[in-house]
Amino acid sequence: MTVAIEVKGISKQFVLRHSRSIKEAFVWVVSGRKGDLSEKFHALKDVNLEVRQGETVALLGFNGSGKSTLLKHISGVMIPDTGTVRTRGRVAGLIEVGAGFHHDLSGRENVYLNGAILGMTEEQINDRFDSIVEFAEIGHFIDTEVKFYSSGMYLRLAFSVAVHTNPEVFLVDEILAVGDEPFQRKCIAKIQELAADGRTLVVVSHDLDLVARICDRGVVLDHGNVTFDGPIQEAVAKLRGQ
Ligand SMILES: Nc1ncnc2c1ncn2[C@@H]1O[C@H](COP(=O)(O)OP(=O)(O)OP(=O)(O)O)[C@@H](O)[C@H]1O
Repeated sequence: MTVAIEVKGISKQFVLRHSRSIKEAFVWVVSGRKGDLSEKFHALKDVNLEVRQGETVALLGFNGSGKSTLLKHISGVMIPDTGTVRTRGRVAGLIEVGAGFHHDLSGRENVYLNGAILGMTEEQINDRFDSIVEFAEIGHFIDTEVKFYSSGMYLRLAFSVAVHTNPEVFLVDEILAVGDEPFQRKCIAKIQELAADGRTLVVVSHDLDLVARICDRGVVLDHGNVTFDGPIQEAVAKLRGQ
């Protein structure tokens, strides 16, 4: 089967932000700037992941284990220090609510802006506009500037635009949590519809019952390492310490 996502040996380091005293900085400078004043840590360490077209994968792990960082690498918003990430087909998703939205523009204008960022032509957006607004249930707020939207309204519009791009690879971070229950149900149904249609899905969530319903495969991360990759029930059991 065709490979949709190929992550090969990626590592990512971030700087641990410690404030340093002027004295420490001075000593560091006069001692010839030896060593690194800023401490670094690995958010991802030599991560390998191959996802075939049509697979539904959950990235699981405790807080800070590297799930969102890995998802951002798959979406292309982050570049690894080493290693490569390759994806096949249109990638869309919801990684941060409101990313790609401009606060001073109306919902309508943002549909066009965000749609264009996600690779839709103006004609495609024109054709799908009514359906986007209908799915989002934004109603007459569509002409309001999005800075006046609640976080749930942001999510509705962002989710609706993303699913209407007809993505081959759909990425969803925890954010579904900000929607109200009826909208969450609608999003989950839509995600399941995409999966049934053979789209590739990668979901980050702490809601283990939810991911067990949506996904077939679970990848568990711990301190930036993949510690388990297999059937979702086994991944969930591992996380629950069973
Ligand atoms: N831009 C950044 N700069 C510095 N550190 C970062 C950055 N992004 C993430 N980190 C750090 O990398 C580690 C992994 O973060 P990440 O958001 O991927 O974890 P996560 O598994 O998604 O956690 P959570 O379940 O809490 O959402 C954390 O320690 C986090 O503080």
